[in-house]
Amino acid sequence: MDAQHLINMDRFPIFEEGENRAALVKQVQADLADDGCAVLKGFASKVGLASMLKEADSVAHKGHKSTGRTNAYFTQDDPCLPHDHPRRQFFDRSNCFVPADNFPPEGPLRSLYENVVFSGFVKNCLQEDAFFPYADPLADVIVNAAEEGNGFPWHFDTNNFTVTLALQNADDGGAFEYAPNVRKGDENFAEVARVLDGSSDLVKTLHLEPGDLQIFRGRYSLHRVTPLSGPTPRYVAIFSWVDQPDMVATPERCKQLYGRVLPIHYERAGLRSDEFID
Ligand SMILES: O=C(O)CCC(=O)C(=O)O
Ligand SMILES: [Fe+2]
Repeated sequence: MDAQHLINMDRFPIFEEGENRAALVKQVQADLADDGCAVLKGFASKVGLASMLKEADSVAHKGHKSTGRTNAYFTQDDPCLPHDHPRRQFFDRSNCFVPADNFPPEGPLRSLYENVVFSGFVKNCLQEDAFFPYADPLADVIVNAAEEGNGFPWHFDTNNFTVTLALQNADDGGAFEYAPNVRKGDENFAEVARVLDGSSDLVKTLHLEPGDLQIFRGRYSLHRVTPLSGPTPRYVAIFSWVDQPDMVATPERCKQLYGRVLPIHYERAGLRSDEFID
């Protein structure tokens, strides 16, 4: 299916240059400027949502289920730091990601990700000059296929810009909570510690519906997905872009999330332009 048909073009005329597209981009830019997150409700068309959900469902069994204790930075414990330092706060993580090499170019999810109009729209919204597809063959387009008991504790993303498309909600849970731009200037450990211990006033909550698109600066905003309950799995497609063309995830994070590490992850380890942890 053409990427155009995956999108609700009446409400989101991203393929037509003109006033309507410009107004839409302006609105999303304003939301992103406000708190690093924008939600485009009902972005997927009805047929688009159905075909992307079908694709997610057909490969959900390829998801890598992983559990562990993870800090917000996906790094190992550092006993030299005080025990209440954010880097030493570990939370139970239990999730299931379908790695990107399960989404072929002809499938709807990768068709959308690789569509130049769609990525151009995301780039315009983010107002970033340095904006590249994520070069990670396991992580550029993935599906978070989480089940009962799964959640994703507080963390920062490796990639700068994340776009998620909600495909199916669990029966309960699965709210998206975030502390907007908490480490925009520096690591801001004091506020990060408050988010982790539940005393921060910054945290916002989103309840996304299937078909909603979320554009998010996940490298700067601490975020989590609350634990799920009920028999229905929660499917969210996650599209990633970065500010550097060759960037991939660290071998450590890759192993945790996808259960595999490729040679490219070792070759390119440590290649990043910012100084943030992980
Ligand atoms: O499932 C989601 O809504 C987002 C999950 C997330 O934060 C991530 O995969 O980094
Ligand atoms: Fe994330």
